[in-house]
Amino acid sequence: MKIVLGCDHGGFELKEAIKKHLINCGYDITDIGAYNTDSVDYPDFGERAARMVADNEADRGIIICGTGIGISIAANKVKGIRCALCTNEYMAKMSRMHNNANMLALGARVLGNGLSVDIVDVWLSTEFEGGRHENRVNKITDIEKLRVEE
Ligand SMILES: O=C[C@H](O)[C@H](O)[C@H](O)COP(=O)(O)O
Repeated sequence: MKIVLGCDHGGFELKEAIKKHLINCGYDITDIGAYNTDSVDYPDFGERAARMVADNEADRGIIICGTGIGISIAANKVKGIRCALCTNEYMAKMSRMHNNANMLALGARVLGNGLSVDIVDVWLSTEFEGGRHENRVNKITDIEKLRVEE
């Protein structure tokens, strides 16, 4: 599975920890930055990672900022993206089973590294359940189709 990682300065250290973990697990990782803790703007990295997922250049995306809020909002503006901001393993599991989330957002100033890695592991290993959830996810896609600018 190919995974794109992105973050702002607030998420840099957690992104590095997650990258190390995922490389050890054998995942194919693309790191689109940020590459240090210099102050940057989270929408730039949320969008860049999201476009890679939307364009099938990555199977999944994991993005991190201070709270996970801003970067997830930015990613969710990209057509085809269902980015879930998760603060625990249950949310991570449900975001896959019920929402077929293709991106995960984490808040580095909210979560410790250990919990974050556990959330990532659950999120990557849980499959979409389909069934009644398929129709609901399709309705999200239908909302996107109403957009005229893309
Ligand atoms: O939702 C936004 C993120 O949490 C950012 O990481 C945060 O706003 C960055 O704040 P600052 O520029 O004060 O480090």
